[in-house]
Amino acid sequence: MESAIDFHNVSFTVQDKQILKMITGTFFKGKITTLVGPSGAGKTTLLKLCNGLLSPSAGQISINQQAIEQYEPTALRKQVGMALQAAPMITGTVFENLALPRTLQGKQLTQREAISYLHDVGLDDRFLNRTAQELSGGQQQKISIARTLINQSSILLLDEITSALDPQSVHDIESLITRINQKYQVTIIWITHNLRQALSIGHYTWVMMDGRLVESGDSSLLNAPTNPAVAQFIQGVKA
Ligand SMILES: Nc1ncnc2c1ncn2[C@@H]1O[C@H](COP(=O)(O)OP(=O)(O)OP(=O)(O)O)[C@@H](O)[C@H]1O
Repeated sequence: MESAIDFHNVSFTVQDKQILKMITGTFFKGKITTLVGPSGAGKTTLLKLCNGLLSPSAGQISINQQAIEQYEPTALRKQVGMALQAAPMITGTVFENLALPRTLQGKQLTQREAISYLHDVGLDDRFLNRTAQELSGGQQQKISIARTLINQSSILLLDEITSALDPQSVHDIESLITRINQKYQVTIIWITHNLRQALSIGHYTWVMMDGRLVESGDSSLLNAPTNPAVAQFIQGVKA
């Protein structure tokens, strides 16, 4: 299977604290991989290494078989999109929020394009002229995801994007991400604390603990982890 991102012996250290320790592994192209593990395990740090927000202290990362440091930063951000738990909205209309990636590049988004992206995330035309601030958390998250689509990124990084949402919105966002993955063959790396989500949505999973990748493979490993520490963590989450 083709790889979208490869980590080879990647470590990340801040002020003598080793946050990531010798991570080696592959995120496969066109697949959804979830990142799970206790708080502080290094999941967000690993995600930030994937789009160049952070650089490794040691080891190599390649994106689509090219060393990450060879990418021009703006090209890398375009290739690798990111959505966060708090979907950050600028003050203004939904249209202005959707157009942001283009505006930042001195380009424009047409009304027709904006509507097509709205439809992609399951919102109708009427949302275009609403102010972003009057939307629900789930709707803001959909706009935030639509905004990542505008760059036509081949890789999408998601950091706990459903943890602040009501169950219906969680379900909507899960279906949306699955659709995006299938329609555009986008590679998705998704940090989640929700094991049901990891099992139902993820093709693969990486379990991280204390800065290490302790187990990785098909998502079903979460049903039967071989590593005792992982088994204990999963029991704790379920309890
Ligand atoms: N810039 C930094 N300086 C010092 N310590 C940091 C820095 N960034 C992260 N850390 C520490 O590194 C560890 C990993 O943080 P990270 O946010 O990657 O974990 P996480 O697995 O995403 O946690 P959570 O599930 O709570 O979001 C934590 O102990 C955190 O306090």
